[in-house]
Amino acid sequence: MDEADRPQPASHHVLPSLSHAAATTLPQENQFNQNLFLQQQIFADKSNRLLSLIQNTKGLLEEIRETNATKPWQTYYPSLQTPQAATTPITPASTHQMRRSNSFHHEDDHDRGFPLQQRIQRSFTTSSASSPQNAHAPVENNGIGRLIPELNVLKLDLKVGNYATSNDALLRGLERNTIAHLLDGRIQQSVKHLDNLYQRVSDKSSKVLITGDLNAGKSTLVNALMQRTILPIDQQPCTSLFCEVLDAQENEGQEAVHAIKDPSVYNREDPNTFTVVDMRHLEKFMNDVIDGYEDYAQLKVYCTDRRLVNDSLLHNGVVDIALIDSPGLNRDSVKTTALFARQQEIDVVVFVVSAENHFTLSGKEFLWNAANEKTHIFIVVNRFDSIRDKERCKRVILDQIKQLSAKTYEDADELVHFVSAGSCLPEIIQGGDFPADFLRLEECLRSFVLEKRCKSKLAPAKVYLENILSDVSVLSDSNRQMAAEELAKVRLELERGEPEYQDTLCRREMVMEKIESLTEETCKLIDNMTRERLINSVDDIENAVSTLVPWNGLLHIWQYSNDLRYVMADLFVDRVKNCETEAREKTKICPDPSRVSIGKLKDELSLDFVDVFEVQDKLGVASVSLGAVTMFSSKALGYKSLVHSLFDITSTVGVSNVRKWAVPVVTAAGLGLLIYIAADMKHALARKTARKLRAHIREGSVVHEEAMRITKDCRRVFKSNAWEIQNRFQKEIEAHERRRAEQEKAAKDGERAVVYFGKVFDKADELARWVAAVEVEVEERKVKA
Ligand SMILES: Nc1nc2c(ncn2[C@@H]2O[C@H](COP(=O)(O)OP(=O)(O)OP(=O)(O)O)[C@@H](O)[C@H]2O)c(=O)[nH]1
Repeated sequence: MDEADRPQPASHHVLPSLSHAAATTLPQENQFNQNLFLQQQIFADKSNRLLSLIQNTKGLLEEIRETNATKPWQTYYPSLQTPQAATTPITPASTHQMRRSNSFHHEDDHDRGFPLQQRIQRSFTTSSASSPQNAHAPVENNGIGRLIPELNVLKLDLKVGNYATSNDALLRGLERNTIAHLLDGRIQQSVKHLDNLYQRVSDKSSKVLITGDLNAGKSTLVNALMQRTILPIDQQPCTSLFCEVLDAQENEGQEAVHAIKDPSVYNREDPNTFTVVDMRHLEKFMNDVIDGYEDYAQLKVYCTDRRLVNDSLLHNGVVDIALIDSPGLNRDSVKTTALFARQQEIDVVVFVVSAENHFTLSGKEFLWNAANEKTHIFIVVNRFDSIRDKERCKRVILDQIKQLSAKTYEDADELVHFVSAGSCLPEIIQGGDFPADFLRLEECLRSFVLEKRCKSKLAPAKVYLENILSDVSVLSDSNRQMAAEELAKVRLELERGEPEYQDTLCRREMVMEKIESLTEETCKLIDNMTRERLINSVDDIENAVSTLVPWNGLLHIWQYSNDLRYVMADLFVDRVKNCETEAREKTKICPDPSRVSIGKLKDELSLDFVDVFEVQDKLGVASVSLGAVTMFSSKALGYKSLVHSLFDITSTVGVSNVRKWAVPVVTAAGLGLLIYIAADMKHALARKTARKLRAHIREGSVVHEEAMRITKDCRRVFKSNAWEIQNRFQKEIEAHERRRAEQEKAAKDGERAVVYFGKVFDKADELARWVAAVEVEVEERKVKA
């Protein structure tokens, strides 16, 4: 990063003005003050850099939240547990150990110089192997074959006192968007916390929180440090609200106690925001609060410390310090929660533990919570006078500290003190010498708060920034990898889907063409078959009728003729049906009813008398039959035929001869004709009817219509089948196209996500480098023994 690109502090972050305490001592131009002034300058520079980094980190988190809410890619929360780890019940100790072992601020100092990317890489490859502590869970498999460091600040902790079910198992039971929502909540909290850190780093005073279990001796310690009895001390729980002890200089030199109901609106110059309490009646006031007669949240106790700046903690000449005595941790859950919340504005934690009771569960929980930003805790093991086996007590307590705060344990010489504050109260000392262990405690605390002010004031902000930026890197890196994997998967699916899609299109074209040609072929076949069969059916029909229609003699000729017509028509309709059956077998059609009906066809085949007696075609003298024929019936002999016969006979024989031989000839001819008629009538009628049928079939439209009807039905069936097949193809193609559109969208989202998370990762990495460059460790100064 160029110098110009380096995160710049907001314009109002000018060099913080010197503290009230420093300002009042500067005029004495001695070496001590010059050093202090120099320290202030360095501190101001580091503060400004951290303030700028806090703002930039906050901006990054807000951008992630915004993206999470608007972009299609919801931030994925990496799963942390291997199946094996998931089955192991998680205890608070192991959770804590896991978290601490994964935090970058617990890495070797050697690691601090590396950018996040390398540090993550290092944690993937080395940490689990190098440290037995880390072997448990420095990184975990997220179930997709990738190792991911555990989150610190953004970790979603769903456990509510039930350690049998692991947090990860609980997380796995949630929907992805529910997790994204929870994560958004964590990021939001983190943004708020950054605001608090910002306030804290901007604030030129330092706040020292004195906390610990009930009756551990917190108030006693404050009084001993102040060498004044300011706060009430009792075996009964007596501190029920936060008591902030400040230098009276901050209240224009006036000693006073301000009882505050709403600390957020407190203004020392506005009496409406507090109630003044007489310092002598503080104990009674505190009891009233405990008994519920008064409802206050905080006390500000301004008091004068007449000791020299070199000895006094409050009146130290470097920084304005507030000692905050707090209610006992195990007093009640509401107060405990409030205490945790206040940690955000606390620079130094002095944890008072009773040598008799060691660390209780609430004390341990407090320290686990504090570990997110406070690596070093000042621990006062009080009431040491009541312990007989002092060495064993030290060993046990130091062992506990080792588990709870590794960094504190490392500096135990300076940070852990075994004292009896109760024997250092002014009324006990009465002007005598203070015990050496308490003097050393005072010296170390002064050193911790003042000389290591950079560390105590800025380190929490730096540690928090490191943790949150590490979390952002882990999140963005795992999301980038997830997005890249999903993108590759989608691209592969798209690539694989394309030939399948093209194949479906080709298959559709081929099948539809095939159906088309099959339809045409089959229809043509059926059409030809129908026409041919119907046209050729007449011969069969003519042959068939001779056996089907009985001849009952001439007297029943009309009945015979009718039967002939009926049977022929019936046979023809049968032939049509045969054609239908064949077509059905070929196409599974169910044709419309045939328009050829027996009745109608029968009428078409009706014969008149001339049709019946086709003798003139056979004989040239057929007209001789006229007389005989007339015998049969007047119905059989029409007027036209009669005249026709007479004319034929007269013209052939001549009028004179007719009289001579007419009778015998006519008789003989008549007889002959009758015999002939009798013999051939049956066949003549059949032939004639068949001829009519043939003429009807050939000249009429019946065959054409039937063939058309049957093929039309065939075509309809084919079309309906073809439509169904096409429909199936269409559905398949549409499903393909829908899938492809979704995949294309997923690919675009994936591409955007890869770029976006890459940018977030780079930005977090860059910010982390700048955070690492803010050196908050001050040179170690050997405290005099
Ligand atoms: N033996 C012994 N008793 C002590 C010592 N310090 C404090 N005590 C006693 O412990 C009791 C509690 O002391 P406090 O200072 O009120 O303890 P605290 O932690 O402020 O208590 P709360 O504010 O109620 O949580 C008092 O009776 C003190 O006299 C010590 O060093 N040795």
